[in-house]
Amino acid sequence: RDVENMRLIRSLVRHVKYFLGLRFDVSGWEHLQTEGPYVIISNHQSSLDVLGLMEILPDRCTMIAKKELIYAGTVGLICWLGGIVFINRKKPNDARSVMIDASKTMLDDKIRLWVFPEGTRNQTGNLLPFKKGAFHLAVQAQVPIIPIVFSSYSSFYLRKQKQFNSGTITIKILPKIETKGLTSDDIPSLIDKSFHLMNSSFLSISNSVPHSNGPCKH
Ligand SMILES: CCCCCCCC/C=C\CCCCCCCC(=O)SCCNC(=O)CCNC(=O)[C@H](O)C(C)(C)COP(=O)(O)OP(=O)(O)OC[C@H]1O[C@@H](n2cnc3c(N)ncnc32)[C@H](O)[C@@H]1OP(=O)(O)O
Ligand SMILES: CCCCCCCC/C=C\CCCCCCCC(=O)OC[C@@H](O)COP(=O)(O)O
Repeated sequence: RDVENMRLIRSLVRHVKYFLGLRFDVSGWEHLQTEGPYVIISNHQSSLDVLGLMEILPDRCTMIAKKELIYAGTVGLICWLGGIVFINRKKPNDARSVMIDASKTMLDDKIRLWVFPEGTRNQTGNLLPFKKGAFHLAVQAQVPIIPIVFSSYSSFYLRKQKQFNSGTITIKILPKIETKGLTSDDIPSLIDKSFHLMNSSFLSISNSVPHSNGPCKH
């Protein structure tokens, strides 16, 4: 169990896109060129996000995930080996203390953490209101937040209708948001700022997805 295992996991998972006929169009690489720990936040539409995540995953970066994933067979084992931090969403107090510990581990072990602040998968066409843990994490560790947005999958993947076509996913890495000097009082405005940046970016990249061979919702 070590964050370094993510290098191998990343290089293996990166091949899956070829089987699914998916392409990634990434912009903003330069925003990931930040030294030291940071918190990445991104929108969460489906387990397909794992492919986009592995496409751009920086070194020494692992994720916060729901603890149910540990029991998901091989996937659970891989997650455990990759040093994923598991939280129990049914016990928010426990989840919070795990994340408070993580803010220390991040600094001690120079680890970056990827959090899905919506807290659940969402394909409503807008981002869900953000949970607060990712922002507490960044403020407690005094590290920057890097927002990342994946364009809507709805043009090629409709879960309910069981439709899946090849398509291109646009990934936009946004400029980092500094948290140095911020305290817990600043969290509401930090969330507000991050949410609006990401939601507007999500809407703009989702409308301009260039290729899709499948049915179009919009
Ligand atoms: C061939 C195939 C091979 C396959 C191989 C596969 C390999 C795969 C490998 C790798 C893939 C990995 C992929 C992983 C993906 C996983 C994704 C997921 O699992 S998404 C679900 C879990 N994620 C979250 O839930 C987000 C984190 N959640 C939070 O941060 C929440 O905030 C949480 C749980 C900590 C608390 O949630 P609350 O529901 O209670 O709501 P709140 O409003 O956010 O917080 C309540 C109060 O607690 C305070 N609070 C929250 N966090 C705090 C903290 N850290 N410190 C102090 N106060 C805190 C807040 O300020 C708030 O209080 P006031 O309203 O402000 O008074
Ligand atoms: C036609 C099939 C399209 C799907 C293809 C999926 C291919 C993905 C390839 C490898 C990824 C497998 C790793 C799965 C990790 C899943 C993480 C995940 O998404 O957990 C759900 C959790 O975050 C939120 O849970 P809820 O939405 O609250 O419950």
